Amino acid sequence: MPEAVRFSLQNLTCAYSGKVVVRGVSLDIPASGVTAFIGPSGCGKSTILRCLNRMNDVVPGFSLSGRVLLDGEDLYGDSQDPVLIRRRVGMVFQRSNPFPTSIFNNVAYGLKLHFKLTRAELELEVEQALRAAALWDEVKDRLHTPAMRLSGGQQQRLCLARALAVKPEVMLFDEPASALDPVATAKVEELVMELGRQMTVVIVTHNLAQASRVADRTAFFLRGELIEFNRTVDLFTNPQRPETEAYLLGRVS
Ligand SMILES: Nc1ncnc2c1ncn2[C@@H]1O[C@H](COP(=O)(O)OP(=O)(O)OP(=O)(O)O)[C@@H](O)[C@H]1O
Repeated sequence: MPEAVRFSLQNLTCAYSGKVVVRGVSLDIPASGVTAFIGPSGCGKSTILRCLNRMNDVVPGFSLSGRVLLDGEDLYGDSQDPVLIRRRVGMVFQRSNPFPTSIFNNVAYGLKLHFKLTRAELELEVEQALRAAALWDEVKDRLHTPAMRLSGGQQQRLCLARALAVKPEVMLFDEPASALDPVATAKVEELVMELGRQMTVVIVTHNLAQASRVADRTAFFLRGELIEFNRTVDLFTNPQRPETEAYLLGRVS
């Protein structure tokens, strides 16, 4: 049976102030598992990722052509509400960006925005989200202290808890561990893999070893074009395109 498709990118082309940085990318991202985007700096990985939840809408000068379908629906159709899309498609960024408020309020924020919950329900949802982000045990006794006092790795997991609290169907990660030490990185990688068993996960990473550890499938981009998309093990061990092989061998940077 063919795999269910979560996102279908159809001839996606993106530009900033008229300068094209993503060219005619067509790609089906499966509903299950982790998909990694790899490629040299500036090849357009983050731009494509941000098209998956309309995060580029707020970037001045950004324009797009082609289509991005989520479960068959055009994400850029007139009837789509970008706020609702960002609830369905959560995102964690390279730099953790907690709100300057308590740990509890960071996670409760989206819940209050999207759902009408009693205080008890809110507390339960916050706890569940913090557990899902493997942070609960470390913060349960100081939920009402400032999020900014957490370590970098804890802040990143808090941002994940904040995103997971509103029950997204998809999680996007943009270089989530690039500012973290190896122990914090390993925790984030474990979470990415765990989430990939429950929902669609897409991760942008510079780190080839990380892609090979966490991703079921990997897409390799070069100068805004999709060069190869395959099961990670196949892409890494038996690349079909000379450009992919050259990149894996460190001949393209
Ligand atoms: N807000 C922006 N305004 C103008 N140009 C941008 C903007 N964001 C990205 N770009 C340009 O678009 C191109 C693709 O950038 P993008 O960040 O998508 O690539 P990337 O592969 O994710 O790179 P990196 O790995 O360095 O983050 C680059 O040339 C970049 O300079």
